[in-house]
Amino acid sequence: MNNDTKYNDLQIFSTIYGNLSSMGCAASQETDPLSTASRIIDKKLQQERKELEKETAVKLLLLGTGESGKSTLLKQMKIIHGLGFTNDEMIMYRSAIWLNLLTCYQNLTIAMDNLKIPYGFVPPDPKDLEAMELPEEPDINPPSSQQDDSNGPRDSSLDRPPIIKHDKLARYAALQYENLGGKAQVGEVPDAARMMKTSDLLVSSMFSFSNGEPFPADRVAGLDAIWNDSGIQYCFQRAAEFQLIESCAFLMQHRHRICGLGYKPTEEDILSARIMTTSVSETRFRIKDVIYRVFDVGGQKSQRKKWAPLFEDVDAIIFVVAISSYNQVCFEAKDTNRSKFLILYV
Ligand SMILES: Nc1nc2c(ncn2[C@@H]2O[C@H](COP(=O)(O)OP(=O)(O)OP(=O)(O)O)[C@@H](O)[C@H]2O)c(=O)[nH]1
Ligand SMILES: [Mg+2]
Repeated sequence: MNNDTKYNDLQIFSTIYGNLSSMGCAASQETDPLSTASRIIDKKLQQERKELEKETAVKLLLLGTGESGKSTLLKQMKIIHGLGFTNDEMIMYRSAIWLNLLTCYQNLTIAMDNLKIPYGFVPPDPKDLEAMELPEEPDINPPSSQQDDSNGPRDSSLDRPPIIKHDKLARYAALQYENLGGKAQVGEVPDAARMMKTSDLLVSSMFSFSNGEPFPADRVAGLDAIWNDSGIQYCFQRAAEFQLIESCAFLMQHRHRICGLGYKPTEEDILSARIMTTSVSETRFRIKDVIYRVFDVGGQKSQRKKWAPLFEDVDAIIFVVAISSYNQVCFEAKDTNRSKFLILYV
């Protein structure tokens, strides 16, 4: 038996097709092909069931909040236990990586305005900053607007976003931004930023990449201009204040390779790719005599109702937590701390 014992529709179809051909079954013959196919499927399922009964099968659930790393853990299991990635998966991850990269730039440039950081912003010397007199900033926390759909005990302090007050450096940056008329500086970087903000370009880029065209040179130059900007770098340091994927820095560092002609994702690239899970998947591994049935689920609030049926006959649960989420807010509820789920329920 293969390591991955799960039969997909294509495998079942080709098995049936192969068996029908070898048995000489054709539409013109007396045997009804549909009932033959049904018998073959039943036999196959019976065989599978028998094999599973003979061996120890462990049902393992991967649970945790959105972007905590469940699917990344599953990818690591696939790499470690030699299942690897199919060609279709490689193509899917390549597109995801391109999209992740462009989305990082887009989110960073949008955050520049939201956090009031001018392009080219250089943090002053800490001593100089200490000596400055800056106006106090009102509490920037929005009121808790979203009702939690969970039934757990409420702790109102956890409803607050993690940032209570901007530090002096953030207020200094905002002052600089206001001094520029509430707009980013003129020049090459904002132009590049404007270009990257246009979602039409983002989408059109995706199509041309899928067709095998190289990443346009002006787009790569735009990416360089943005990532090398000191204001963007300061914005990146404040990534907990907006939504930015965890692997942003890795993707940025490797942007020229990723945007290069004939790009093929490495295992490390695939581990860095972020695709939100919206359906339950089962992957089977054999480690020595034990078969592991690993179930990966979506961790966003909207996905959690799909968890309940999976608890039947479960042997083990791995609850995945991202250490970096301690000061981040949920993707789906911008005023809820990402660790809140963990604090209340684990
Ligand atoms: N820097 C860093 N990034 C990590 C690590 N583990 C995971 N990531 C990244 O964190 C993100 C985790 O995303 P997923 O694995 O898709 O998270 P998930 O829990 O499956 O999320 P949902 O499918 O939305 O429930 C990916 O972008 C990973 O590349 C790590 O150890 N270090
Ligand atoms: Mg996932």
